[in-house]
Order: sequence, then C-alpha cells, then structure tokens
Amino acid sequence: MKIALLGYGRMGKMIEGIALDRGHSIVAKIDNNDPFELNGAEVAIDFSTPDAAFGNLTKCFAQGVPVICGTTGWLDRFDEAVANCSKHDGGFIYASNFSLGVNLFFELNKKLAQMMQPQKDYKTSLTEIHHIHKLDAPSGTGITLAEGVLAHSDKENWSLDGKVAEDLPIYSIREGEVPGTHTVTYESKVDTIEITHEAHNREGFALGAVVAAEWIIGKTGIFTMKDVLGL
Ligand SMILES: NC(=O)C1=CN([C@@H]2O[C@H](COP(=O)(O)OP(=O)(O)OC[C@H]3O[C@@H](n4cnc5c(N)ncnc54)[C@H](O)[C@@H]3O)[C@@H](O)[C@H]2O)C=CC1
Ligand SMILES: O=C(O)C1=N[C@H](C(=O)O)C[C@H](O)C1
Repeated sequence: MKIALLGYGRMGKMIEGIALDRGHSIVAKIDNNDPFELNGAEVAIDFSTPDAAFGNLTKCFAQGVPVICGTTGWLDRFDEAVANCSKHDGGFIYASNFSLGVNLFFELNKKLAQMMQPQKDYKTSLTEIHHIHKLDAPSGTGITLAEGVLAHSDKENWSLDGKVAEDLPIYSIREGEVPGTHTVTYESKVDTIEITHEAHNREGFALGAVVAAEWIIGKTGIFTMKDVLGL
C-alpha cells in the first residue's frame, strides 16, 4: 500500500516505522508548509495539527485519495469534512483514538454509563492527562468518552475543567511526556468507581491508524474504528 503521511511529527514518524514493518511504502511526507504532492498515494494518514487537518482532508478528497485522520481539536468542521468526502464519493475514517485498547475502553465506558444512569448519588467526572506539547484541550479521546457518558445521563454538555457547574466536567492535565491517560470517575459519599486507560507509548495509536488504512483501501464512505475492529 502506498501511503502519504500528512504531518511528520511524533505520530507521523511512528506510523512510518510501523507501516514499513508491515510491508507498505511511504510515497509522501507532508509537514507544515511542504508542497501538497501525494505522489500516487493510495491512502493518506493525517496526524497534523488542529489548524491544518481540515484543509489537508479537503485536498485529499478532491484528489480521490481516502483519508485516515487522527488529528484532534478541529471537529467544529467535521460535518463539512464529511460533506466534502461524500461530494467526491471518497473514503474517510476519523478517530479521536486509534488504539485497540481505547476502542475497547470506549465500549466499556458506554456500558458503565448505562449501568450508572439510575444511580443518582454518584457524581461523574472525566480526567485526561497528556504531555506538555499537546495543542488542544480537552483531548479528543476525552470528548468521545464524555459523549459516551452523556448519552446515558441527565446532563446535556461537557465543559473543560468544570467551568459550567451543571455540565459534565473534563479535567485536563498537562505534565511531562505522558502519552495519554484517561479516567472516568463516579464518586459518592461512600465509595468511588473508576475506570482508567493508560497508554504506555504511542505504538497502539500508530498501529491502529495503519490497520485502518489497510482496511479502507477499495471502500468508499464514512467509517469509524468500530467498523474497522468489528466491535
Ligand atoms: N487519534 C489518535 O489515536 C491520536 C491522535 N493524536 C493527535 O494527532 C495530532 C498530531 O500529534 P503529534 O504527532 O503528537 O503532534 P506533532 O506536533 O508531533 O506533529 C504534528 C506535525 O504536523 C505538522 N504540520 C503543521 N502544519 C501542517 C500541515 N499543514 N500539513 C501537514 N503537517 C503539518 C507539524 O509541523 C508537526 O510536525 C494531534 O492532534 C494529536 O492530538 C495523537 C496521538 C494519537
Ligand atoms: O495529543 C496526543 O498525544 C494524543 N491525542 C489524542 C487525543 O486528543 O485524544 C489521542 C491520544 O490520547 C494522544
């Protein structure tokens, strides 16, 4: 499979290593202000920046190249990206987190939220911890987890660091080089129930993105990691 990497930072470099190990070739590495030349790529993988992702996706769809996008912090334009993809009959997978472990954790989170819905004595919150270089807060994974909780809650919205009292709080912590830790907490006067996913490194994210790229070849439409992993 010929891959174009959009964004050649921490994730782009890790994806390159995993893709080469799995027998694929990298035909383009586009970072920052590089010319946008896809060089015959069969699929593009975008791990760039919140400001860059939407423009990169738009160019790929216009050139008929399916995209795997892991960049977070740009989702105010997600519906537009989906419309662009559909207009060109393209292929698209966005995931706030591509790791198998986190996608299992998403399902566990929804199941626990469903069980906790009648338990009104518990106060719910989310916490995400990431490295100090991260540009967006809360994390995309934190937002997906919050959506899973809100689907089984009387609350309607989440807010960053509990800024809106009636919302579900997502607390964002930036420290050192933490790859990504997410915790969902239910706390009552008598006890605490907590589920945590802790990434030990970025390999799981990168492998999931390459597996998604392998999966989308030959398909058109908008998909999720649930489709890829059969969850
Ligand atoms: N969905 C997932 O599983 C994961 C998502 N992420 C997200 O992926 C994104 C990238 O993360 P990292 O690699 O850690 O960041 P990074 O900062 O190491 O790399 C981003 C790269 O994008 C480049 N860039 C800037 N403008 C660009 C443009 N117009 N086109 C292409 N590249 C451009 C930057 O120069 C930089 O090299 C972040 O949004 C992060 O939150 C990170 C890990 C896992
Ligand atoms: O920026 C990161 O590093 C990560 N970003 C993603 C997010 O915002 O959820 C996924 C992972 O947690 C690492």
